Amino acid sequence: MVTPNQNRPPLSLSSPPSCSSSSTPKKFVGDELSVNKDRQLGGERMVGTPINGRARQAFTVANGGHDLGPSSAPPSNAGSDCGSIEFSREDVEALLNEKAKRKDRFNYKERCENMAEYIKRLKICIRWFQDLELSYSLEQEKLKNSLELSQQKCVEIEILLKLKEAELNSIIVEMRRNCTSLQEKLIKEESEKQAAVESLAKEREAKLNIERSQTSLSDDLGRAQRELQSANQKISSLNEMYKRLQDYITSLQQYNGKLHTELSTVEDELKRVEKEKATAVENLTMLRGQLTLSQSSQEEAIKQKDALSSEVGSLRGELQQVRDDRDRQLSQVETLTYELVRLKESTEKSCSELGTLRIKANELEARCSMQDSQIKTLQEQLAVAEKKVQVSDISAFETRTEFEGQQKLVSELQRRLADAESKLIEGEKLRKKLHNTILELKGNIRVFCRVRPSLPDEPCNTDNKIISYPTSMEASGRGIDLNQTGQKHSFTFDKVFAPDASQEEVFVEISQLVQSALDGYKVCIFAYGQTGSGKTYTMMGRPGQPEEKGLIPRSLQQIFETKESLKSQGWKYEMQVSMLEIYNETIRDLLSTNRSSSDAARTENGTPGKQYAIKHDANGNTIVSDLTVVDVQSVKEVAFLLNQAANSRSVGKTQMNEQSSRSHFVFTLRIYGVNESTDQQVQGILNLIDLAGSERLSKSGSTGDRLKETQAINKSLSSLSDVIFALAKKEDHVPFRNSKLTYLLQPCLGGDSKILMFVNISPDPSSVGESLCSLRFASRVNACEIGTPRRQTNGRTSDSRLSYF
Ligand SMILES: Nc1ncnc2c1ncn2[C@@H]1O[C@H](COP(=O)(O)OP(=O)(O)OP(=O)(O)O)[C@@H](O)[C@H]1O
Repeated sequence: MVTPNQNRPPLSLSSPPSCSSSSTPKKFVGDELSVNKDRQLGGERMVGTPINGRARQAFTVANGGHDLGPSSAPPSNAGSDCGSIEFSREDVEALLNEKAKRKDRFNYKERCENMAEYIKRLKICIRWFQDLELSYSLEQEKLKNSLELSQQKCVEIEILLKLKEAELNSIIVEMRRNCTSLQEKLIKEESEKQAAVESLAKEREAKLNIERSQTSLSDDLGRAQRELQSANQKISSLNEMYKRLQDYITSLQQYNGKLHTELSTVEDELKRVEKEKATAVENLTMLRGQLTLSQSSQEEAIKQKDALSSEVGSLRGELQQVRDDRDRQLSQVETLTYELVRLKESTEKSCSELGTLRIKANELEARCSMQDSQIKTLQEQLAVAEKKVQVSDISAFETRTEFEGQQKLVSELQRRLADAESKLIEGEKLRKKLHNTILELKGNIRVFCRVRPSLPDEPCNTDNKIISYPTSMEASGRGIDLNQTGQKHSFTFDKVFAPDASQEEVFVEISQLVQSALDGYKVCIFAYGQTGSGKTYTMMGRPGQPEEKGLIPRSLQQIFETKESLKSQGWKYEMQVSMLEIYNETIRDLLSTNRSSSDAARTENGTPGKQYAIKHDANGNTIVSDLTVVDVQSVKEVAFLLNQAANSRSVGKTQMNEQSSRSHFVFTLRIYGVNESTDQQVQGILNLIDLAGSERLSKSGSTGDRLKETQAINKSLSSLSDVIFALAKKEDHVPFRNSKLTYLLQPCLGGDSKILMFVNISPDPSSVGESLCSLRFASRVNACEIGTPRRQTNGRTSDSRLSYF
């Protein structure tokens, strides 16, 4: 980036021959640059008017000490330092005229020639400056464009990141919801599957039981069939036996008949024998007579009779035997008959058993067929259950694959989220870098203008509107026009807030600056303006109205929120708060518990109260002796302290000054951060300052103590502007010590801090003069470049209980 200073050609403006060579081209360049910038910003035209220290002082005194506008008085050293390049063309011409009129002892002709030569050179110089001015305006245009581009890019990146984050968050929420429903579905499916598997196992068990009972029934049936077969065999064998016995009985009956016929034959024979015996006896008798004769014959007959008796005995034995045989046969027949009867009975029993067995078999068959049908039903159920299991397996598989897909998607989304988060971090880094680059480009002093709305007790005359806002693309949101008795004064700032701008809208614009205090920068935010213009409203807000909270509570809320969110990145912060006010060049500790008594003593008997000495150490830190510094951990604690300070101020108000605006209020938050994972250390400071009202003496019409107050305020505000302009001009001596305020803020006003000034404006037509002064001052501040903000990354000093600024 090319800065105007780098483009500036070497200035070789020589003095006229008779002039001293003590003039410094450097000063001239600086003054001219200031003039050009003022002209660019639409402020007062100041071409050729030197803005050196002396002239400004003279002007300051004439305008109540703080208005640093152009002086109409000619330079007092014109006669003695006519060769100085601090003179404008008009000055030189006036001088020449004056000199020509006086006709003193000098050779005017020669001097006139020299002057003409000098004027020629000046004309060249003016042309060169015009060129330079053109190139500056072009360069500035370029810078503005690049700035706008960077800002746009920054905003676009932020919007994109926010959109992306929101989109990803919604996708993740959706995916998580899907995931949960899928997991629930999976659990349901798995429980259903479990139930199906259990019912399948039960059915399998039932099938096995049935099969087991079927087998046992089949065994029973086989056994019964075998028993039936054996019974049938027994029946057939019994039938055969019966037949055989029948045959045997028949044969025995035949034998008995035979024996009966034989017996009758034997009986007939016996009869015949008996007859023969009788015949023989007769014969015997005859024979006995024949006895003798016959004895022999008798003996013979006896012999015959014995033979016959023995024959009868054998026949009788034979008969007995036959009879025994017959009896035996008869008993055998009886036994066989009995057996036959028994067999018949057993056959009948077997038949009935067979019937029972057949019934049983039928029953068994029926049961078997029933069980078959049951088995078939069970098999069908089993097939259905198996199908179900298959379906649930498939659906479980599908669910699992879907779940895995979802998990992959979730991990992909998480990866993308992590990417987005890292991009976000990168974007955040880029944003910080761009923000710092923007600040570097703009210079580290930025000026915001805020116009408060008309108050109820103020006249609301729409015809007499003193403030308007340009609508051109370039000046929209940044320009403000002030109408003073028909004359329009145009100003441009980094941002202009119209009366309808809310506290939130204002805070959004400074939130990045507040954030950089946590990043280790020194940040200073001032509210400048006349009494009643809205400085306290801007800084503190309206008490008891949370939506109208001012920049101080909002900044602290953001700082503590960011502190919490940075914990995850390893950052730990310690913070200390101090609050003071500067009244009539005296410091008052607003957090001191015994402050009121000491201050009261001062006001009552006129003796000075506690003196707070300001010191700066070698590290560029400021120490205010005896000032109360409080370690804070939360917004609540700071809110409590702010309340305490407000009470102290109101006590002071009644005791010392009627209006709190007659003192400068300085809130300081010192931030010390350590990142244990990266060993980084940062030390930032946030100063939020509600300056005293900037009325001119003429307007305030003060006398006595009020006059003293106003003079003190003007002195410190004038010192503040002197310091800022001296820093902008990179002067060797910067008058920090000229007031308590500037001396206190020295480290934060130095080149390496970030400064933002709010210029608060009242829309009241009666305040137009004050508004114009404020706008002019702010416009000059806005044109300043006092350095590049630098991050404080050094370690902590040993005494952390001191007050740092
Ligand atoms: N932007 C705004 N919106 C609404 N009311 C406002 C706004 N700015 C200021 N006011 C009101 O204007 C009045 C004066 O404001 P404030 O006290 O903040 O001015 P000031 O410049 O701080 O004055 P002092 O220096 O006396 O404190 C208050 O009643 C305040 O509520």
